Amino acid sequence: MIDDIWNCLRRVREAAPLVHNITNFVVMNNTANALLAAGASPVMAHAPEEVEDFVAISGALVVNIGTLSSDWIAAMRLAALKAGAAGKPWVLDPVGVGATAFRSATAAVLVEIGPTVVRGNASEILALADAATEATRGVDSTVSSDLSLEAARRIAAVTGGVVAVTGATDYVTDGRDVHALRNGDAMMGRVTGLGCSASALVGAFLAVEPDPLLATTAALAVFGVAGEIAAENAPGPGTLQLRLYDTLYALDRQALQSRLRLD
Ligand SMILES: Nc1ncnc2c1ncn2[C@@H]1O[C@H](COP(=O)(O)OP(=O)(O)OP(=O)(O)O)[C@@H](O)[C@H]1O
Ligand SMILES: Cc1ncsc1CCO
Ligand SMILES: [Mg+2]
Repeated sequence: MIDDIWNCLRRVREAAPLVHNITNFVVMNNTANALLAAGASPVMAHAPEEVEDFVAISGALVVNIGTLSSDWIAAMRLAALKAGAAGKPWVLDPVGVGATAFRSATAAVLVEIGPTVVRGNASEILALADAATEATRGVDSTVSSDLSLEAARRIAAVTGGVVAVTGATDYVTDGRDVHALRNGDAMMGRVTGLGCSASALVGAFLAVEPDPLLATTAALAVFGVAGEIAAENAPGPGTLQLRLYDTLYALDRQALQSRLRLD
């Protein structure tokens, strides 16, 4: 598995795939920087007039509902439908789903289009599966990722794709197989948008690897290992965020192999 994961990262660095993001105002900059540091090529574009054209020339699409407004929903739908029609992989990050009826309704519409991968924190995955909507309080998770593995499986059964739940342990499932990743660091929760960056990296890896279970596992493995290296001796979240870019940029096979905790 380590060979497969390393090969995914190598191919991202070689191919520099264009990743089209319709994402939130909070994380546009740090998501673009994470993609660049990992070797991909980001574009942030949300005008309904151009999203289909961007999907057509991109290796993958990432749809993130973090700062939703009604104007953006049309663009998200158009882009997701175009990705489906063009056979391009796409990721849904259902930020804060369950917190408001507006977010839940929007996420449901997007899930129905059939994302290749859904990546959320435990509260979001539970809410999305309609298992425990009251567990969502905002955009940060209030429950552990372990509890939402069953919910992830149920979403995968609906989309026919892969679902990832991140937290202290990241789970990735296609509804049958489950990969558990135990890298990362608790301080990662103190930097905004690292979940959004993780989703964007999943997009980059999907652009070079057709198996979504492998692509998602590889992206989260790389992100978790890089985050844990970046957190080492970091005095706080600001340093972690900057070091994370440096670590994604410089990560080598030896560091990945020696640190990876994957079951
Ligand atoms: N307690 C923890 N221990 C180790 N790694 C963690 C922990 N919490 C989060 N992470 C890692 O941080 C990254 C972001 O995941 P998280 O679940 O915090 O996303 P999120 O809640 O969607 O974040 P955001 O909405 O701010 O983007 C993942 O790679 C995850 O593995
Ligand atoms: C803080 C925040 N609010 C809406 S989106 C976002 C970024 C983390 O998801
Ligand atoms: Mg999130």
